Amino acid sequence: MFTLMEALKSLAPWFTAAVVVLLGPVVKDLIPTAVSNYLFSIYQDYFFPQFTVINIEEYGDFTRDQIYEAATTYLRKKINDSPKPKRFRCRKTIKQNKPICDIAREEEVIDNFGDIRLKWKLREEGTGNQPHLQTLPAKKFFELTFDKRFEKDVVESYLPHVLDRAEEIQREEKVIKLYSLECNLGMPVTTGQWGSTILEHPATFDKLAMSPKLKRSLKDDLDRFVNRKEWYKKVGRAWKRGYLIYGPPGTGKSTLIAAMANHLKFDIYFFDISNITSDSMLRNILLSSSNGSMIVIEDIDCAQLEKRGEEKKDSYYEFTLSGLLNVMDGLWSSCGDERIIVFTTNHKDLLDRLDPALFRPGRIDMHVPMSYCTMDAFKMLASTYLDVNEDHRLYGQIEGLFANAEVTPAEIAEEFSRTEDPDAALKAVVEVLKKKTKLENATDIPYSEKRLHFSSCRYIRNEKS
Ligand SMILES: Nc1ncnc2c1ncn2[C@@H]1O[C@H](COP(=O)(O)OP(=O)(O)OP(=O)(O)O)[C@@H](O)[C@H]1O
Repeated sequence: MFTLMEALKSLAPWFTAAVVVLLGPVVKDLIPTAVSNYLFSIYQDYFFPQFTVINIEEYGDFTRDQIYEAATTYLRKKINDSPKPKRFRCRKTIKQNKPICDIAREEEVIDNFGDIRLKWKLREEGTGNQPHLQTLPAKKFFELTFDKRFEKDVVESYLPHVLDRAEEIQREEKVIKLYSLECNLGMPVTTGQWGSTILEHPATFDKLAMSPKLKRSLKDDLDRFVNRKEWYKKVGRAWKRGYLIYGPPGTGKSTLIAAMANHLKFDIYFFDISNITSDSMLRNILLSSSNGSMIVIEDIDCAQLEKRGEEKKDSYYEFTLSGLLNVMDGLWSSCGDERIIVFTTNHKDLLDRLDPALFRPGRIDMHVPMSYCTMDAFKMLASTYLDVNEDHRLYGQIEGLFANAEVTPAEIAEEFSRTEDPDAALKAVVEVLKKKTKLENATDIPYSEKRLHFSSCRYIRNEKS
């Protein structure tokens, strides 16, 4: 529909001609030239704006252009959130839960940024009728048109805004992936090629049963880390952070890793250190991990990592501690991407045999103990599994039993999964705790059988025995 302003604009050329013919000589005598030129330029800018067109091409120097990619994401969100253009294209893969709609070729999307009105159009330039070029793919680019007066604002403020917003959207929409050497079906682990699957682990910090204080400080630490890109650059440090998560089996180490990945929207690269046969294999697999990822090395206590200077030259395992440290310092320092490394162990006491250099700040920045169930953690699990949010009459008894028996959150979770009746579930926990208390107090059972500290160092131990 024609607005009043558009109607006036369409009459403007006729109006201008009339003014020039009728009033031109009078105006020339009455108004100084400089003033009349100024007024005329305002009039012209308003009714006959001059446009600037910026072309943003898909490829520059053989790599996909960052602004083009950001614009695709930014406009996708625009057309999903606002009235869509007449034509757009949608696609969906089996793993996506909703269709993704993109701007179609030759279609326009209007955006407003402060006082600036911008028009985006996706164009494609074919190879025309030049037969020698016809095998080349068509060149795609965005045409961004706006009032010439805003050139500086568009380049200095609007385009950076598009880049920032696209990064935010990508983070929000990111599908988290779990990479593993074992996932690479059909390929032997020793090729060092990652296979991946979508991580659909529902763990979140809210549902995690652990000390509330520790949980808060870990969450704050992660948030501070991801928001400090400029700080790391300023102080000349690699943008990486290391965590050591330790605790007995079933205390939630893997659940915590999934919660960290979900919180940061980081991919997880998981590998069993006993599959790494050489430093070069380690370097290659770490180099092929992406930015914004968490590298998880489980059961570090099982690693064949001799202390520096004590490496055996003839060892089958050419993978050494120095190799690991070199990769952690060298590789990550040079690529400038944000990375987190997480080591886990069930036996922190066994780490003494590893070089302390591995655990100094800068390599491992935070130690995270995961413990047997405490009363706070127990209440959290009762709230998650059974919706018990008030104090329960059995809580006093359970707290008393916790003083003499060690039970993991996994064992409690298992009891809570058996029934939805809170009274029955809590009674079952009381029974488990009583049994454990008897076991702990019994004198005729060897210590090793009292604790189910089964070793996770499967490969190494078996090999040695
Ligand atoms: N702290 C916890 N908070 C919530 N759930 C937990 C916690 N610890 C364990 N669980 C529950 O127990 C299950 C097993 O826990 P998880 O695999 O995370 O333990 P783990 O310490 O990594 O064990 P392992 O050392 O044997 O790998 C989880 O799927 C989860 O349901």
